[in-house]
Amino acid sequence: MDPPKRPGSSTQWALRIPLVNAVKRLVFLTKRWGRRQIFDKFKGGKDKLSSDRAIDKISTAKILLLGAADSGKSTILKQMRMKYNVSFSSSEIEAYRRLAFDNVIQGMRLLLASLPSLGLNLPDALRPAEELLNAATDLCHDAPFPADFSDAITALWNHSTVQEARRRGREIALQENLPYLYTNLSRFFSPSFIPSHRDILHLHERTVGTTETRLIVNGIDTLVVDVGGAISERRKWIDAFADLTVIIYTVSLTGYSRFLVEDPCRNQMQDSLLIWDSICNAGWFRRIPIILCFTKNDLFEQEIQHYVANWFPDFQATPGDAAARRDFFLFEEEIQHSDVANWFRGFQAAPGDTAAGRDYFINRFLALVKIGRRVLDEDLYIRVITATDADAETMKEVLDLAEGMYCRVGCTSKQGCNTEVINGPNGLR
Ligand SMILES: Nc1nc2c(ncn2[C@@H]2O[C@H](COP(=O)(O)OP(=O)(O)OP(=O)(O)O)[C@@H](O)[C@H]2O)c(=O)[nH]1
Ligand SMILES: [Mg+2]
Repeated sequence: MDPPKRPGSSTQWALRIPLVNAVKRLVFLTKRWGRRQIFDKFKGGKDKLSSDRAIDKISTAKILLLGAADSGKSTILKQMRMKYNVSFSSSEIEAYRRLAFDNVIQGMRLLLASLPSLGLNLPDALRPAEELLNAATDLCHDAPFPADFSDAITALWNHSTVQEARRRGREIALQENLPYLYTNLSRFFSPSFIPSHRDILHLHERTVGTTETRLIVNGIDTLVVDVGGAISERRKWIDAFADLTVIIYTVSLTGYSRFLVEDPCRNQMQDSLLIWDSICNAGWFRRIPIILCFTKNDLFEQEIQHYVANWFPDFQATPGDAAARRDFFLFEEEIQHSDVANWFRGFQAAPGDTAAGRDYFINRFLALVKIGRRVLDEDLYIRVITATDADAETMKEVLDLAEGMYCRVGCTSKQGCNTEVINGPNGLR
């Protein structure tokens, strides 16, 4: 029996298939071109908020801080409070002082607890210091840091075994603020210690649930919502999705070599890419501008130097000595891959090339954006920042950008900014 006849002649079909393929290719190229445009604008410093951006007159705004755990959401919230002169109340400062003690103790406890799994042994001479630490309790209200802990922690921190564990901190999801805390230890243990803004930016407490902070910026009532990034917290995010004006999505640049606290098999950067995939293309956020904010640039740059020395003990240059690093690698012919490439196979650049590393991750995130479906390119902004540096221009830019998204209309002077906190950071006890 003859096969059923298709409508149209066979010549028409022969033409139609290449035509469909050509259209598909065109769509693919257009999307790739769209992503390239966003990247090029960012690299050329041209992705500023356009002055003719049409914004309806609004009286309220809502900024949502989204991202995986430890990616710097709460740190950006603290920066916002500082920018808009929301002073920290005395009870908040006291809570941060006690949090500093907690961070100092918990960090060292984690280091000591991880020694056996890292194949390291603490010398017997340091056992009393370890016992003292294990017996530590929370700091009481207004009580100074107990003086005997200072010597114990200093002795532990300076010991080569503990330093080795610190260098391998990514294997044990070690908090990244320890070098800052322990270099400032003598100041923390002074009886008159009051945490400075810089200290507050470096302190860490996991956000549980959602915190809401209200800012009145140029007459616009602005709600800043900060969510917890841990896996168990993410199911609560949906409550914060209504009526958004801007999303700031944070990604920790150091996450490429680190694992999640809750899941030692899941890479932080991969986890962040997964969340981003669902956020950036979600119908909910179709018309919501997003600032894709890569944090911890300072640590990213330092880390690559440390890794070189970790893996190659004969590399003897001061951290940051890029020329020495380059020369070293020129002679290490067997090294075909860079630090980033150890974790992300698609990365191909010279070892220790931080600029290439940053661009690589930016492009990985951009590759997930479905151009045309989600955004016009003016709805997506990319920034690389050190969130703990209040003076950095890039940090200021992120805050200005977020403000500019909704504050353009009727915004004449910045002096009208006024602020009030509804629910402070949940870290305050
Ligand atoms: N050096 C440095 N530290 C940073 C930077 N951004 C954040 N941190 C530190 O990283 C730690 C975690 O930052 P948070 O802002 O608490 O992270 P988060 O995203 O709110 O984390 P969760 O509340 O658990 O979701 C804190 O100790 C911060 O000081 C950065 O750009 N540079
Ligand atoms: Mg937080």
